Amino acid sequence: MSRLILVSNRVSTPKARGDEVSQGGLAVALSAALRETGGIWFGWSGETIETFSGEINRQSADGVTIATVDLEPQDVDEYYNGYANRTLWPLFHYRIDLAEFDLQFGAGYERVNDRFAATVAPLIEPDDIIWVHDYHLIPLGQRLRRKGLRNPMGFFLHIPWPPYRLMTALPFHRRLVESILEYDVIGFQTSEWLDSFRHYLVTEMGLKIDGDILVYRGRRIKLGAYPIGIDGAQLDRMVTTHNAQEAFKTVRRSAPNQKTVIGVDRLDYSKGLIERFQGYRYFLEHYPDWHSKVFLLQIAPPSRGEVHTYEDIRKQLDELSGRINGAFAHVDWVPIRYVNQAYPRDGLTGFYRASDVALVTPLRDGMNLVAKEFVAAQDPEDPGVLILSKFAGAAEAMGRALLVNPHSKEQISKALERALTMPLSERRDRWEALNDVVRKEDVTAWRDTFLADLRQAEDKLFFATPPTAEH
Ligand SMILES: O=P(O)(O)OC[C@H]1O[C@H](O[C@H]2O[C@H](CO)[C@@H](O)[C@H](O)[C@H]2O)[C@H](O)[C@@H](O)[C@@H]1O
Ligand SMILES: O=c1ccn([C@@H]2O[C@H](COP(=O)(O)OP(=O)(O)O)[C@@H](O)[C@H]2O)c(=O)[nH]1
Repeated sequence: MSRLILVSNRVSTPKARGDEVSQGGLAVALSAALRETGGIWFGWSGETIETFSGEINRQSADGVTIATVDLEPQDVDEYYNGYANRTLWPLFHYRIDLAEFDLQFGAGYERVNDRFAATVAPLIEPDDIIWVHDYHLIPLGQRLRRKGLRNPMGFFLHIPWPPYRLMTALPFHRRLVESILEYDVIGFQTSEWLDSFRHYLVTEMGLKIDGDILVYRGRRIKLGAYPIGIDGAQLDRMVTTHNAQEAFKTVRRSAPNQKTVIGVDRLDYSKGLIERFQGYRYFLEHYPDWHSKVFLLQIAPPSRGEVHTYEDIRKQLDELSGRINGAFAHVDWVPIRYVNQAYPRDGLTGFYRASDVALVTPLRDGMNLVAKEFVAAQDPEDPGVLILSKFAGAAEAMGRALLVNPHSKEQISKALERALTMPLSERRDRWEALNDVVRKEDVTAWRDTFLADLRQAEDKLFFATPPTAEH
């Protein structure tokens, strides 16, 4: 089978390989795919260098090479902090009010994509298949094609694709979309994001799509929804670890007569933390009987701290959590435990299992793996209840959660009351349905379905003129 070449902004380091705590399910699944065929995972080292050299840091084991490059500080500012996280991230999460349109960011984004292409191209052999990940690297396929690479190339977007009219607010949007059309398979998390993409192609570019195949400039491109999931077996192992059990006991011992509502999110405005706290405050105001009987454990590790909108949200949350605690706390009860610290994944599973309710209320989210991890970590005999935003990609298949509009404090508050008083039989019934989805639509299914489609491109099935018998 042909080798796999993975390209993403962040890569999983060999140090972490086999180390379940530091590797997410995504990294484990992708590393496993790489080990099956041999291959390379290429990306940014996370380090900077004064002048870009293209020198590759390589670590190889089990037929897999992890190859990274250092970027210049200006690259990181313009590509990662700039175009990726100040332009595309807010726009693709429907926050045009936060999106910054700066030509320098666009230039830096294209420069880094050129640098990635120039560095990785010499490592690629003609029989390899290439899988590029996420919004940082949309034009990479096009840059590789310009270097003469004819390999099958797939692209998967981990975040939402915005509605057509929002997309057209991006200066030079067509240039970006035309670059994505150099891939043979283009994948999204949900049918909603896929529909938005198709709408753009049809309305803005006048293209015709036949089922899930777009014919563009003589090439057939497969468009699909591939919902990402978790590694259920890995999670089952983690929940039995010492760390998980300690984390479980810590939560339960710290408040023996209180119910626990948990939130776990990168500190990101897309996660709806302000609205969540406001919903929780509304709940405390309207259901005073719950005072002293429940607390919200919000884990929110800081993220992308060099981007000012992230600093702003952090300040707002510090203030809001302080105000809510100031207004409602007693000597022996604090309604919100707000923790700006990242926890290892095994410990998190213990927190999930110790919790009665999860509040997963992003304003927009490509998928949201925390929702799936919470479900998988529950005790089947006494499962907790998932409250889930209808605007998370995860909601498309997790309709048995309590679905809420995260902008509505009334809905969050009502859902909290319903979850906290839900009879065991209903909790079990809902959990079983959700757990079935989480176990079935797992990370292996996601990876294998995408790669099967990419390998079909390899077999030339996606080309407009298929090879004839004589070929
Ligand atoms: O690399 P960072 O800038 O620190 O950000 C972390 C990752 O955030 C985003 O995650 C997305 O992918 C998840 C898995 O598919 C999905 O569940 C979630 O909804 C998305 O927000 C980002 O897309 C990744 O590239 C980042 O590494
Ligand atoms: O303190 C933390 C908080 C989160 N996570 C992990 O980070 C991932 C977050 O993924 P999700 O899809 O929910 O959102 P993203 O941050 O990728 O937008 C999940 O696997 C969490 O278990 C973690 O390991 N430690």
